[in-house]
Amino acid sequence: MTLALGCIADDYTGASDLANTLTKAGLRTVQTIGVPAADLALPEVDAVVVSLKSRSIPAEEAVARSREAAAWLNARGAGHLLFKVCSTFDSTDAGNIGPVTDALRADAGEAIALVTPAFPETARTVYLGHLFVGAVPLHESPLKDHPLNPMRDSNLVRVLARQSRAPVGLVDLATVAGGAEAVSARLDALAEGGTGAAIADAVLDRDLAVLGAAALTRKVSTGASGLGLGLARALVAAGRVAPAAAQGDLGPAIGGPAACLAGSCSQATLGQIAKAEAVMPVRRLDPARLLSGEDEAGAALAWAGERIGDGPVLIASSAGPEDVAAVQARYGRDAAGHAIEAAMARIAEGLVAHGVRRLVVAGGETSGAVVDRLGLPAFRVGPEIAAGVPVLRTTDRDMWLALKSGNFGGPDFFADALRLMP
Ligand SMILES: Nc1ncnc2c1ncn2[C@@H]1O[C@H](COP(=O)(O)OP(=O)(O)O)[C@@H](O)[C@H]1O
Ligand SMILES: O=C(O)[C@@H](O)C(=O)COP(=O)(O)O
Repeated sequence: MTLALGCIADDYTGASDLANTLTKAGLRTVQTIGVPAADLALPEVDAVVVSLKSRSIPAEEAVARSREAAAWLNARGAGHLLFKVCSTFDSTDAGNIGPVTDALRADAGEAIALVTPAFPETARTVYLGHLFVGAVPLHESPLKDHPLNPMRDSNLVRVLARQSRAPVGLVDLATVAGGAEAVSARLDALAEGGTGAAIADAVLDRDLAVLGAAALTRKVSTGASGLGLGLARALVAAGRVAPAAAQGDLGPAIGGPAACLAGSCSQATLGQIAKAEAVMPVRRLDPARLLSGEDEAGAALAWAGERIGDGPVLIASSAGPEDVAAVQARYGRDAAGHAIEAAMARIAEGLVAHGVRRLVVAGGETSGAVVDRLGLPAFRVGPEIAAGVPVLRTTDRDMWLALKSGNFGGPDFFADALRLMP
C-alpha cells in the first residue's frame, strides 16, 4: 500500500470529520485509532487518518505521538503529511498546534509549513489571519467558553506564534487569489526570512483548492478538513489519485439497542440534547455528585438498562458555561474533564455490555475516552450525517458509531444519526 496522503488528527471526532471530507472528495480512506499495530489488516486505500488524542495533553507527549504516527505513515510511502487540527484552532499557549507542526516540519526537512483551519462548509473562514466562526470572530464565538481551551484571540498569527519556536507569517487572501504558484512563492519568501509557519487565508472552497495545490509541493501542512479537501482535489487534479465513488455498502444492518452519549458543552450540543428530549429518554449526569465520588455512572447505567429495550436513550454530562465554570472552580479544569470523560467511557462499556451496537458520541475528548475504552482499532467511513460527521463502521466487529465534534450537526443531530445506523 502506498499512501497518497497520510493524516495525523489531534482528536477522534476531528479525524472522522477529515475522513468524511476525503471520502467525499474521492479518496479511499480509513480512520485508525492510534498508530496502527503492524499487523492491522487495512483495505487498499489512498489515505489513512491516524486518530490521536493529543489536543489537550502535554506538548512533548503530543509531539512524540505525532512523530510516531508520521513514521508509520511515511513507512507506507505517504506522499504528504497533513496534521489535522480543529477548525476553531483549539489549543493553548502551551500548544499543541505549534510544537507538533514545528516537529513534523523539521523531521521532514521543510523550512516552512502552511497552516489554515479554514473550513467554509462549516462556516470557518480566515481573513487576514483572523478566524471567523459564522459571522463572528473566534473570540466572540461560543469557543470563548470551551471547557478545556477557551479561544479568546482571533488573530491566528499571534495565537500560533505564542506556541511556536520560529516566527509565524501570513499568506493573505490577495496572494491566494493569485493561485498556487503565488502562494508557494510567498511561502519561500517567508521561509528565507526565517519564518517557520504561515497562516493562510481562505474564505471559499476555491481558495482551499489553491492552498491544497501549494501545500502538496511540500511534505507537511497543518489544517482542518478544508485543507484536507484542497489536498484531495490537488491529488486528483495531479492524477496521483483516481477518484473513487463514495463508499456505499458498509455491510449488513446490525440493529438492536442504540444509545447516545454527550460530554460536549458546546452551544450546538446543548441545543441538540434539548431537542432529543422530545424523542428519547434523556439522563443528565450530576457532575458534582460524580466528582465527589458518587457512582453516577453506575446509576446512569441502571437507568439505561431499564429503558434500552424500548428504544434509544441519551446520557449527557453537558452543561452551560456558568455551570462548567462552577464545577471547574471547585474541582479543577483538567481533573473535572478527565473524571467526566472516564465516567462516559465506563457508561459506554456498560451500554455495549447491555447489547448496544449503535452508539453516537458528542464531544472530541469524550469520543476519545469512549473509543479507547471500547478498544476499537479502525473505522470505515459511511454516509454523512451532517457536515463534518460521517457514520462509521468498525473494521473488527459489527458496530456503528458516530463521533460528533461538539460544534457540528443540526438541531436534530441525535435522531438524524441513528436513522443512518440500521
Ligand atoms: N458539566 C461539565 N462540567 C465541566 N466539564 C465538563 C462537563 N461536561 C463535560 N465536561 C468536559 O468538557 C470537555 C468537553 O470536551 P469535548 O468532549 O472535546 O467536547 P467538544 O467537542 O465540544 O470540544 C470534556 O473534557 C468533558 O469531560
Ligand atoms: O475541525 C473541526 O472543527 C472538527 O473536526 C474538530 O476537530 C472538532 O473538535 P471537537 O469539537 O473537540 O470534537
